[in-house]
Amino acid sequence: MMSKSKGILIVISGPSGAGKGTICKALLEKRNDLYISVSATTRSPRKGEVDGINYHFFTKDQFKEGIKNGDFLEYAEVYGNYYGTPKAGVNELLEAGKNVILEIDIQGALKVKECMEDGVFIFVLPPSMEELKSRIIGRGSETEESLMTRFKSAYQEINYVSKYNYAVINDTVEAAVNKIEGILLAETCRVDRIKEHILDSKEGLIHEQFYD
Ligand SMILES: Nc1nc2c(ncn2[C@@H]2O[C@H](COP(=O)(O)OP(=O)(O)O)[C@@H](O)[C@H]2O)c(=O)[nH]1
Ligand SMILES: Nc1ncnc2c1ncn2[C@@H]1O[C@H](COP(=O)(O)OP(=O)(O)O)[C@@H](O)[C@H]1O
Repeated sequence: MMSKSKGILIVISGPSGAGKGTICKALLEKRNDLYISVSATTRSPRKGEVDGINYHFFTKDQFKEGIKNGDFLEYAEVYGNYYGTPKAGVNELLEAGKNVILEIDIQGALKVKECMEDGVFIFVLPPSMEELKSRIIGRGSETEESLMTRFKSAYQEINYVSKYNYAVINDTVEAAVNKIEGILLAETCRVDRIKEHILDSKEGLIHEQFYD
């Protein structure tokens, strides 16, 4: 009997404005075998954002209650607001063989790396710092002050790329999505991921090759 492989945990992070959100959205539109974990946050919704789709929008008290109850796989304070990955759902999806994406900041990714070693950690980089700045300005979501904070942090954050398994430069969205799909394809072929699966199904594989 073939055993089912566990799903792959894909952690996508990088500095603000690198294009994580845009890339994840395009990836999810292209593929129906990927699931994104919806984070909780205490920041206010931006124009067009929907509660439960983009984020679960929590008050500070609700978030603190969640921390106290151990509801988060990880959480971090980013630019004065809390962000966290709800535990519920992520493990169940992985156990059911589904691939789960976490789009989270660098502090959160490093925490997840401590407890989920077989995750795939992808760092999204802008093509240049100039381009990063103009993309954040172009998004129009930031005040001058928060733009500068995000931009300065980006210089520090880029040093953490060495803690990740893969770096994806977001030149065009399409190329970045293709690179991530390439990473996923390679990860699904990694022997340490599928060893048990191959061994358990050896009879089946031989049967398929020689008798079918
Ligand atoms: N640690 C952690 N970071 C998160 C989570 N959800 C979102 N973030 C990160 O929080 C940061 C701010 O997100 P957001 O307010 O949407 O702004 P933007 O990414 O700059 O557009 C980004 O780096 C997100 O990746 C989460 O559940 N946990
Ligand atoms: N490859 C790209 N080329 C041009 N603009 C991009 C690209 N990727 C993202 N953007 C734009 O850059 C801005 C920041 O992208 P976003 O996905 O919000 O970044 P993040 O989620 O990393 O903060 C958005 O306005 C988005 O439309």
